[in-house]
Amino acid sequence: MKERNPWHTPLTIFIAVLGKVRFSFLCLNEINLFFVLFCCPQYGIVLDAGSSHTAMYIYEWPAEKDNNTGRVEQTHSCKVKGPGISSYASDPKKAGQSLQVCMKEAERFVPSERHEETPLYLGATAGMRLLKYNSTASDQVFQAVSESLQKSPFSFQGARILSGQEEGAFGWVTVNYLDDRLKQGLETTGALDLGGASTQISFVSDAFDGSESPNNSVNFRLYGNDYNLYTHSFLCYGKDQVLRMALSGPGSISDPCFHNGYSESKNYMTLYNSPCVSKRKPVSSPADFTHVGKGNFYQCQELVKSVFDFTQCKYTQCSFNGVYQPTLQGPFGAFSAYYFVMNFLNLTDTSVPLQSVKEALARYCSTPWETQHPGIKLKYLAEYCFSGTYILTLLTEGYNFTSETFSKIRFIKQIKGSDAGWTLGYMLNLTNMIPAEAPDTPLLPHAGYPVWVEKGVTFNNLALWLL
Ligand SMILES: O=c1[nH]cnc2c1ncn2[C@@H]1O[C@H](COP(=O)(O)OP(=O)(O)O)[C@@H](O)[C@H]1O
Ligand SMILES: [Ca+2]
Repeated sequence: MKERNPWHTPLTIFIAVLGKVRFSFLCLNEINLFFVLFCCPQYGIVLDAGSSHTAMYIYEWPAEKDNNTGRVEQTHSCKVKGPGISSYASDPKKAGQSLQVCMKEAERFVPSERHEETPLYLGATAGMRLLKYNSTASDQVFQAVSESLQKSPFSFQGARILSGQEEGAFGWVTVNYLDDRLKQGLETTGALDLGGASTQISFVSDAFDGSESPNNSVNFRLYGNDYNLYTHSFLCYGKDQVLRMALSGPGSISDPCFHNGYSESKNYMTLYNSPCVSKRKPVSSPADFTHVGKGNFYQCQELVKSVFDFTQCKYTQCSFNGVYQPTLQGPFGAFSAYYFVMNFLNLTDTSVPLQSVKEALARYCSTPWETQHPGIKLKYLAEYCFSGTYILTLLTEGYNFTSETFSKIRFIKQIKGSDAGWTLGYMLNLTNMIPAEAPDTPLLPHAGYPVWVEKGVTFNNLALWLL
């Protein structure tokens, strides 16, 4: 009798078929995994419409939201030529046009098949907050930038002003997301952001539960951890507006914050053309004045101190201008103009004692203007003595950093290739990229949605604010 092929018994056929099916499932899973990890990344674009200029950031992440790792990365940035959008109040159309070069660049950096589904956001900060005092002008600027962005092939999600709280909180989220602190529930890093028209301080403090000053409290749950963040934004305390305040004070024509030998004719109208200083305008003043430098750090520090009000505080403790601030806690990341200025002055190394940092700045301020290098953008060059002095004064006198806590500040521009700033945190929130709960397993889609709580109200997505 012919021996039966053992492979042909019904049972073995069944096992063989099952094996094939399992094999193809395995293949499908692997193909899936391959696509998830290597194919077709997704993109998001955020325009940071700051008071001094606008910058565009392109972010990229794997097609499937990977809820277990900080995987959103900045892949490109573009600096818009010209001033911030709030400077176009008298010619709003130009605000829209100014964005076009960077938007064309974005079309090249995001693959065309992804254009349509790529969200595009514009967030404006303190420049537009100040322009909002004149609501018609601010509406016209928003109208013009929105029309311009609607013409792009991306999915434009709207242009709006961020509140100071959002600006501070999203900057904090960015820093801690990029440092991988959130998903691991590690001690968080505070965020210090210095702009041209406002400045933000945000940190978690055990001594703060929000009850003493609810306006400074933002609560959220991220990756299964609850955070109660202290945040405050000081409008008019960005470095460009503080310079105006310092210049409009008494004795400012002969200015200790500018190098000896510096002399420039300036216009009074331009100086007082901001709600931050308009009340300081003298009743009668000449059209122009000569701004003369005398390069003295210690006198400059006194002048800068005069823009802070330390006389009133209705809480247990305050930073300045009667604003509550809990005791500083943990490490801090200081970015934006903090970084530009301290980096230019070679003062980013905070292992150097604070006293030595001050002495180095005092030496810099006393160098004659003529010896300063030509070739660097003149506007910034003249202002570094002032800006450095303002930064040290704000940190020590304003926020109460001591020589000990100063060493816990890191001056940073980028973390792992992405710029520190509010834009990444803003996009992570609007795209639901950070889950409220810790994911059960890696690569499990939609493990949860962020729950942001502000002033005791829980809501499921700050994007709702846009509606
Ligand atoms: O290279 C630089 N050196 C010094 N300051 C810089 C440099 N680049 C940008 N800045 C400053 O950084 C600040 C950025 O502020 P931004 O335009 O974001 O205002 P906002 O955040 O108050 O709306 C401005 O004061 C600008 O002058
Ligand atoms: Ca800014």
